[in-house]
Amino acid sequence: MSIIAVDVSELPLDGRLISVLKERGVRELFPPQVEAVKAGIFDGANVLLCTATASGKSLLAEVASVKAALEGRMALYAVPLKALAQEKLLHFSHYRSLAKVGISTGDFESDDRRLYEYDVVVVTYEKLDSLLRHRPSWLSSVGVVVVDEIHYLGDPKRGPVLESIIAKIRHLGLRAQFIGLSATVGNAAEVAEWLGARLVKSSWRPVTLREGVYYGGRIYFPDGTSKAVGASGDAEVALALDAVAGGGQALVFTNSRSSTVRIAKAVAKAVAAYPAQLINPGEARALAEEVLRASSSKIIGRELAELVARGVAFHNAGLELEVRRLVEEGFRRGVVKVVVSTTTLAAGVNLPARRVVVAEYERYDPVVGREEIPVLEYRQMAGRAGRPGLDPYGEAVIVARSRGDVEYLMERYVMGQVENVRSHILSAPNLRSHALGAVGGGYAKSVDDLVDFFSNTLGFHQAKTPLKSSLLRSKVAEALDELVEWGFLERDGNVVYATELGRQVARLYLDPEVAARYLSMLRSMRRGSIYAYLYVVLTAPDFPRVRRGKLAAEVAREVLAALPDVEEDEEFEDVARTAAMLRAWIEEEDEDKIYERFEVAPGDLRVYVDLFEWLGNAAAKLAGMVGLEEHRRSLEVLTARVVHGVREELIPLVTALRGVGRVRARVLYNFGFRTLRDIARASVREIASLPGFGEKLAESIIEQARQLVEGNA
Ligand SMILES: Nc1ncnc2c1ncn2[C@@H]1O[C@H](COP(=O)(O)OP(=O)(O)OP(=O)(O)O)[C@@H](O)[C@H]1O
Repeated sequence: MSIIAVDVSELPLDGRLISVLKERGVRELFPPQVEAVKAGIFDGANVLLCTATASGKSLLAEVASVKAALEGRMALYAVPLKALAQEKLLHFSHYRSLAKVGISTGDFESDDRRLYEYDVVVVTYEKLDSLLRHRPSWLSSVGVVVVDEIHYLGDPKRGPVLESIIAKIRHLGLRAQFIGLSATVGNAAEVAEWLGARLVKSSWRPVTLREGVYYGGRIYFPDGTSKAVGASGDAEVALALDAVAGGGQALVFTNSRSSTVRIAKAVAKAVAAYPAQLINPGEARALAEEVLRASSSKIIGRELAELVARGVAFHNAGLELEVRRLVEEGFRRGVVKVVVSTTTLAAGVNLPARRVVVAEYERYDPVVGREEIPVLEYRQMAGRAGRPGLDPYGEAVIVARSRGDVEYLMERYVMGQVENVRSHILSAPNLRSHALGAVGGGYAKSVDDLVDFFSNTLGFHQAKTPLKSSLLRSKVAEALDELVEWGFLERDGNVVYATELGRQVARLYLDPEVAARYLSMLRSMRRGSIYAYLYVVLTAPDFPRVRRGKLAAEVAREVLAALPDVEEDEEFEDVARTAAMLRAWIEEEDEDKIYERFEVAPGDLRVYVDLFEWLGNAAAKLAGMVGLEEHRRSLEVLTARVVHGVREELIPLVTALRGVGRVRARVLYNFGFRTLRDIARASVREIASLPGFGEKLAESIIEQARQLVEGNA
């Protein structure tokens, strides 16, 4: 056991690491951090940290990762979302002088040999699982694995990925320390027991949090007290204004994108009535201009920029990441006083505010209909209240719609217990998918191995029946039958092995059901057509669907003519409409027109493009593996077109040149600069005079083109 210290200088850490901590203003440990040190977080013990938001969990995990690096071992730091991975990478920049930190979030196909060059690698859960399937040689040097936001164990899709990661690490016998982090796990003790980790649980916060329910101009607190809110108007507007008038900032959560815009507008209007000194107009206008520049939709960009200029912003998944980042940064700098965000983004938004307003506790789910948000989500939002070092206290207020609601919300949310995390890995689709991953990655060679593998999951740990092993065995057998039928596995009694195709499906990180569907559709395809290929790839349930608007008859006709087995059900319409949207994108239709016509937003389009890059390429690979060469080539070209939003002839330009996107590539092409050679021969004046180009860009792309042409010569 190490020396237990509160002063960071006394920690059992390399002096250089202690210096970095001090530079960051960390001199003494917070109480939950002391507990974590006692639990052995710096001595290699497995630890599950379930402590409040901003209580310093991430800091400890970062330090443990860098400590491993200084001792010559690698650290893997897993987060649930790509956007969070970027944010985490920024956090690690504090330790730049001590550890080389990299990021790996996409491209499931690669085994990322180059990652060996890094000391710490920030990954998404899926990427980590995919890396474990590839088993790169550097795995043996991993000394620490951190899983941030570990309550995702209860998520139907991401949870099984996490369980599978743990099962693989156990199977490999990696001598790696495991650190799990979350502010919201109901059954933390159960999860810790399963992980074989010491539990550090605490509700201590660096800034006191007051939680209450708002109704009729007052905030009611659980201790029976209440206070009046100075401002009037709609609840969320009044609460936001009141916080701003008191010199604070507010974060308002609501349940739809359109409400984020509507509320932000109402708040901005109300803020205008307040003295101008609340907002710094110069800074706000500068940020507004940046927002406008970064936004690929001029319409949405203008709408947001107008609000930002008045110190208010909306924030939702419809905005592209770059724009969201600008809003977040503006809020952190205090230029933006109020951000109105969707509840589903709560996990992704790491914005502390003096006051958090939960304006809606119900949301609409296309499958389930109206539903109340779980306590876990409420806590994630409430936890954002109170900026350490800046606010005297934080306040989280949930809005009641009637007097009767006040008591209900007090009990359900303010006093409520966070839900237990429950595993989903033993459901048939998850079991199938992770069984193939285990066999394809060499983690199981027999039915017995698979039973062993799944015995290491939380799902098995939580199954209470005395017959659990035999039950698991029969579930595994069912999953195997299907995988064998699809041609991904072969089974000989107890022995199981992956076919070449099955191994590829596992390596591509494809759901076997999706892979089977891709193969069957491609095999039955009568003639290749753009709509048909788009349709095939888009049948993967990972893609959101475009649900609004009329489906053009020609799209439906073309898909049905090419794919004889497709039925014209509701799903068909949605998938075909999504195909029509992407077709408009690759035919180079104006982005704003696409957003308007299909009721999608820039953030959505980026999601489609990202997913298509993975799934379109995966479909192409599968086609190649079963000898469908023409389909393979067509899918490859189509995927490149979707990734860049261009017709085929522009692919060489957009892929080769930095600073040239779909619009500029089209200009170059139309003005006769059709190849890299054409550009390499052009003069700066010629290119600089084209619409959307300037001298600097012209110089840069001519130079790039020359280097590429010379390189190929
Ligand atoms: N002992 C400390 N002294 C001073 N500042 C600290 C200390 N520990 C952490 N901090 C700072 O407090 C802030 C919150 O810490 P951190 O992000 O580690 O918390 P967290 O519990 O991971 O929060 P979240 O749940 O939001 O991820 C950070 O700015 C961090 O640098």
